[in-house]
Amino acid sequence: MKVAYLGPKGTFSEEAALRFFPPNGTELMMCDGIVDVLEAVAEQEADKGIVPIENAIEGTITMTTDGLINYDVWIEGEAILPIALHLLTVEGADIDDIEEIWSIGPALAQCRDFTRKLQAKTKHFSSTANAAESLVKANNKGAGAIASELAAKTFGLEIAKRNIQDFEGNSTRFLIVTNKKPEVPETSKSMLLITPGEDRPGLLAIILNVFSSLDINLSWIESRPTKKKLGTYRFFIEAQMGVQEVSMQKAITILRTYGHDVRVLGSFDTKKL
Ligand SMILES: O=C(O)C(=O)C[C@]1(C(=O)O)C=C[C@@H](O)C=C1
Repeated sequence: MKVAYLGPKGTFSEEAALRFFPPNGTELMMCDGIVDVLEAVAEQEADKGIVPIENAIEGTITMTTDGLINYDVWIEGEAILPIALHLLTVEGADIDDIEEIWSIGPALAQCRDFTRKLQAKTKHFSSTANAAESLVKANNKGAGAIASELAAKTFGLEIAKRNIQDFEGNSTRFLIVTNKKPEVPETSKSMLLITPGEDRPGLLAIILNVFSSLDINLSWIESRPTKKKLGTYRFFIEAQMGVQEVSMQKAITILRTYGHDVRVLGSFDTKKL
């Protein structure tokens, strides 16, 4: 089984993949970006993929939600990974001389207070480990990378300061996606993408009411712009009920009868890593 994830070596995505998938029979395939992971799965270059969807501090990882809209993949699992972000520097660097902090957007966002106190500028990279690798290549003593302990070891960087995220108890939720949809998944959660038919007062309230009237508990809701007209949205809705349940099927049917487009993105269980 080939599993695609965000590379290079030393990313949190790699850590999640290594902990989630059994070592035997798993071939890991590194991709340059989060969207490339979804593309690799959709185009059957990989059997499965693992992508971050939500962080406890920063919230939704929009590269992933937007990728889920564009690529036809099925969510078959969810895994929660504890996240500790460190400031990595090249040998001989002094933290007081750091003027730039390098990392991927969601990691930079998890350490905003730290970066502001340091009065450093930020520079975006495609992953935490890509920032760490670039720092080694540049041998830049005026910059630091926000990345994991695994990245520090992988690239031989020093940990100048540990646990620099703005809040303790940090974690990121990853989704496991596949291109083979199982027949009737027996699972405890599901995710839908709802594109409303026509805009009218109380539209979102009406949609949410369908779930509450069927006693379906929702655990996550995210709106993303349709990218067609300002102020128009699609909604990601995660329910604490698998799609195999009669109530979920009823909710989907009612929403479609109301004229909304409902795409079932997946049905899955949660695993703590
Ligand atoms: O850059 C990485 O190491 C990743 O795996 C991506 C990512 C993310 O985009 O959220 C995953 C977990 C952490 O929240 C920080 C970075």
